[in-house]
Amino acid sequence: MTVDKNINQQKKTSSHIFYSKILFLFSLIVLILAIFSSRIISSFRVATISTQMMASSQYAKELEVAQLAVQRAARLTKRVFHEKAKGTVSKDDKSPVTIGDFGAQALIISALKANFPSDEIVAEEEAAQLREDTPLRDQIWELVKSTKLDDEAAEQLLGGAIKDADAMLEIIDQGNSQGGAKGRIWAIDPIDGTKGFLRGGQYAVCLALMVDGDVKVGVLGCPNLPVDDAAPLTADIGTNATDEGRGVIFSAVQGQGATSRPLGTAGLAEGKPIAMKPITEMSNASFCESVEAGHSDQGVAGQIAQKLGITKPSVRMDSQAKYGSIARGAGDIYLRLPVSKSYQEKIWDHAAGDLIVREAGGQVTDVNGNRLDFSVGRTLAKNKGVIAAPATVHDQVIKVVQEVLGQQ
Ligand SMILES: Nc1ncnc2c1ncn2[C@@H]1O[C@H](COP(=O)(O)O)[C@@H](OP(=O)(O)O)[C@H]1O
Ligand SMILES: [Mg+2]
Ligand SMILES: [Mg+2]
Ligand SMILES: [Mg+2]
Repeated sequence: MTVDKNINQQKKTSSHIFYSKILFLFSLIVLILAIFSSRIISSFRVATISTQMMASSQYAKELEVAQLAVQRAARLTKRVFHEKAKGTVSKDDKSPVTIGDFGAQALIISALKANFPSDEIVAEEEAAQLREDTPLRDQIWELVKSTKLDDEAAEQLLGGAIKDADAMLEIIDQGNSQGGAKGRIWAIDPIDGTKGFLRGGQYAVCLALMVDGDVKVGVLGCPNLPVDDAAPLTADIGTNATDEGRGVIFSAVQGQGATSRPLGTAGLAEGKPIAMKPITEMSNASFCESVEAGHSDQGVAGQIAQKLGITKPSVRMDSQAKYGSIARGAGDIYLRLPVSKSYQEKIWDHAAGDLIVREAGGQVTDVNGNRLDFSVGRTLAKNKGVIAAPATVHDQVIKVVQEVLGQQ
């Protein structure tokens, strides 16, 4: 009896131990799972936060450097603009280039190389002519070495001064990338609208970053456009041409909208968001085109405008100031109709403006309605002409462009 009792007791104790072990193991598993899941959750949260941070600050440094580089280069071009002698020479294709173009290109490339040394650069100008013309080289060097931003920290961010005149020539030639569909490539037009610059009209200092052929950052410095975004669209800058009330920088980062701010603003002053004006009545719309009849077919543009029902005459304006002007709603439509079958538009003439207009609510395509393709080299070899308009009416404009071109 006592033996049976003992056996029962032992059985009870060992099953108790067995269940306690199971319970212990179970608690251990729950604990381990809890620790793991909290880790997973927290690491997920960290990942989410850092993606959000990255999204809000994506290309922030590129934008800051690009704006400051354009601001500094525009200081140089403004000095030349106000001089009678602009040190103009003719390039191989007979188009003009000035000491302002060369100097601005040197300053911009030097700022980019100081911050993004492994990025490639496609720039309009090259130094070959300056290597054979020492007085011209020295004239540019005088300008370059004496053009600085007032803000010492900003000047340091751009890498400070270039060493000497020979270093300046090397720097100008670093804009010789062939472009393409891979990697980070900057496009520079140190003075877009050189003919306008020489005539006392509009011009623009243009800089854009493309990543894998897609424009991510665009900055346009327009020293002769009114600061006021609400000023009427006019290319007339008056005969006394002072800088009073003039000078604007347009910027855009893909997915982050477009802004404008005064060109003279030191550092990173907050930009004001800009947007294209909605077109309610085509008869009230205004369109802009090149001053130079050799750059865009003004006859065909006139027919298109008439067919669209536009009643106002075009505003003829040099340079990518046209893109900036329609992006801030000063004008509505930009028409660039090919003059010759063989001419290929250059990527530096359009990259910044293309992004700024699209980020302001516009659409930019060629005359066939295809988006501009910046991934095929230094030119827009796959496109013909440019049609930029508010996204809501762009299809309607392209339809008319095709009708008019079809009748040619
Ligand atoms: N036949 C042509 N068709 C279209 N654009 C041309 C052209 N010949 C030159 N261009 C480009 O037109 C740009 C000026 O455009 P716009 O007429 O809108 O002001 C010039 O830029 P640069 O002034 O930088 O050389 C140049 O690259
Ligand atoms: Mg140009
Ligand atoms: Mg140019
Ligand atoms: Mg040129």
